[in-house]
Amino acid sequence: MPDRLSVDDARYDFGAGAGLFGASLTVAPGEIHAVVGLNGSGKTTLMRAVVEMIRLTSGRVRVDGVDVTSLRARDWARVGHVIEQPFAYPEHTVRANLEMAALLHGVGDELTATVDRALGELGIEKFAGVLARRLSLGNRQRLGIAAALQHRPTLIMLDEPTNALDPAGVILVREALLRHAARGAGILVSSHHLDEVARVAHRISVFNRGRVVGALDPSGRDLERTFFRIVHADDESRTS
Ligand SMILES: Nc1ncnc2c1ncn2[C@@H]1O[C@H](COP(=O)(O)OP(=O)(O)OP(=O)(O)O)[C@@H](O)[C@H]1O
Repeated sequence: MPDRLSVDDARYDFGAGAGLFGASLTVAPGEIHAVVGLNGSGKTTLMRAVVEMIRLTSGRVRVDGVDVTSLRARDWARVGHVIEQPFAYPEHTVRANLEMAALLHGVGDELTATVDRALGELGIEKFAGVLARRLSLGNRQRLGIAAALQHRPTLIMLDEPTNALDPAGVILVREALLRHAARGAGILVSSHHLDEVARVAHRISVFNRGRVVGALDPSGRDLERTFFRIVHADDESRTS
């Protein structure tokens, strides 16, 4: 079976040293692969490139073995993502937002059951009838994640999914990721919370200056120290 995601030597130059400079990584079926890195290291840019929000200057991105430049509209239903801000129509209710997202992702049958399941998975049942613009930051994040997961995509990409979440939300997201990985989805997740990603990730890659420069062992000790050692070694190798 091909990797759910494979990125080979991705390059995109924003100028002033920002962008992607030879980023490569894979996400296997059933794998949770976390990417950690300093602010501005390029984690979000990598995810934006995967969904073609930016078109790479060079390099290759494949989803389930298919080059993203040749994915058809319906193939994108295999992907679920929250990149940067979770998207929601502010003047629609939580339920209506989930219904629209489900329809856009090709959920035809069992729309109500799908949305009910998503509301439960992220613990936002009681907000089903609330306008999205009235949600707290954390509940908006829960809505975005619910919308990204509900159609059971084979590739899931979540950019700092637990940033605004309370401890209960962090646990719900952790359990959801484990459940979706167990059914065979590949999951790419970025985070700044080393201890949190170590609880769920099978692999942790360290991103620096637009590419993967090392790995952390999720069961290892003192992740923070190892993280900084890898980042500083990469910085030094590029300035020397
Ligand atoms: N549209 C843009 N134009 C110019 N530079 C950009 C643009 N988008 C991102 N950048 C720059 O690219 C670099 C990587 O940004 P990116 O958002 O991918 O980092 P990140 O690792 O996700 O950071 P954070 O942890 O803060 O979310 C940053 O220096 C950022 O300022």
